[in-house]
Amino acid sequence: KEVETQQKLANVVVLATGGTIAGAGASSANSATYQAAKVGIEQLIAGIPELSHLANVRGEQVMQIASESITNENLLQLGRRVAELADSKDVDGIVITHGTDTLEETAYFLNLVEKTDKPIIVVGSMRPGTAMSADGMLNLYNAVAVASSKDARGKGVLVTMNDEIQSGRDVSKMINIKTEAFKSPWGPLGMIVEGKSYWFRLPAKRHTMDSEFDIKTIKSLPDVEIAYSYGNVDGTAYKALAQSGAKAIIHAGTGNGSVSSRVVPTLQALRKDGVQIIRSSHVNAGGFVLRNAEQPDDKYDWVVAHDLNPQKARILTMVALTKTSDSKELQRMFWEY
Ligand SMILES: NC(=O)C[C@H](N)C(=O)O
Repeated sequence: KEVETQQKLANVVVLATGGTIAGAGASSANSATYQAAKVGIEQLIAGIPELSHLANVRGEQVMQIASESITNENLLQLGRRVAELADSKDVDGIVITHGTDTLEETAYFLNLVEKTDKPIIVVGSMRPGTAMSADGMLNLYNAVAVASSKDARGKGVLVTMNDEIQSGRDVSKMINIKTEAFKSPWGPLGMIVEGKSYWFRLPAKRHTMDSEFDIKTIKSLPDVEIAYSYGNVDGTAYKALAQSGAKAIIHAGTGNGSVSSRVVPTLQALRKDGVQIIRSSHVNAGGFVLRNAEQPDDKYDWVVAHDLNPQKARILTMVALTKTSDSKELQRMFWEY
């Protein structure tokens, strides 16, 4: 009988990368003071015996780091392992445990480069497992539930935090400390209650199977950097980033991705030198930057990030530059992905 149930259940692999979901603090009162990336994946899985009712789950420790320290090399390593597993007939779904600080970047990266319709779920937690009311256990349970469900196929990379199913493209860490940290300006796709998924909307942008990018053909990622804007800003940071080899600079602009009059000449000069300039916005709840609004992008040959925040704009620009160095092509990709 047990063998029969195992055969019917989906096979889910949990790839562990570290983060607070693998964190540990000195006491149960430590919800904010703790060390991330301490607990191994075997221990995390063993801590949730109910997972065995959802799927045949096995874990793999890909790395053990706090996500603020993730490098482009780490991204590629993870992306390649996900692709190998997605190609395997014995794997129905993939879960990635991840720190929350750069979770939105990794989720968007995988959404762009993984050629599969199998569910890929990225999950983290805001409190370490040692804390009172730790959120990691339920978030991981929900991730496995979604990864093992047929309904989740073909919906792009998903994120399960705080009972919600979010699109990996849209979602962002909007607040720290609180467990309702992950929000999308366009709303969640669904909810998970007691291991069952309830869907309400679908992603509209190109992803995974419909993407023109493929992790298998990406050898390395180019240097793309972000410069932050504020009152009294000048061009120093932009120039320094270009000098250190940035192929593109994401302007994390104020408001509509506006550019200070002190910075405009610097960005014009950098573009003439071949550096791509991407205008995005750092407003908190999600920006919306349109071409030739605030600045004459056509005239300066700049690109706008539209609704992508600066860190997501960096991910798309890196991936896009592996295919093209044409600013018009870059702009097309920003509308489509
Ligand atoms: N909540 C977390 O996971 C934060 C942690 N610094 C990380 O991103 O790894």
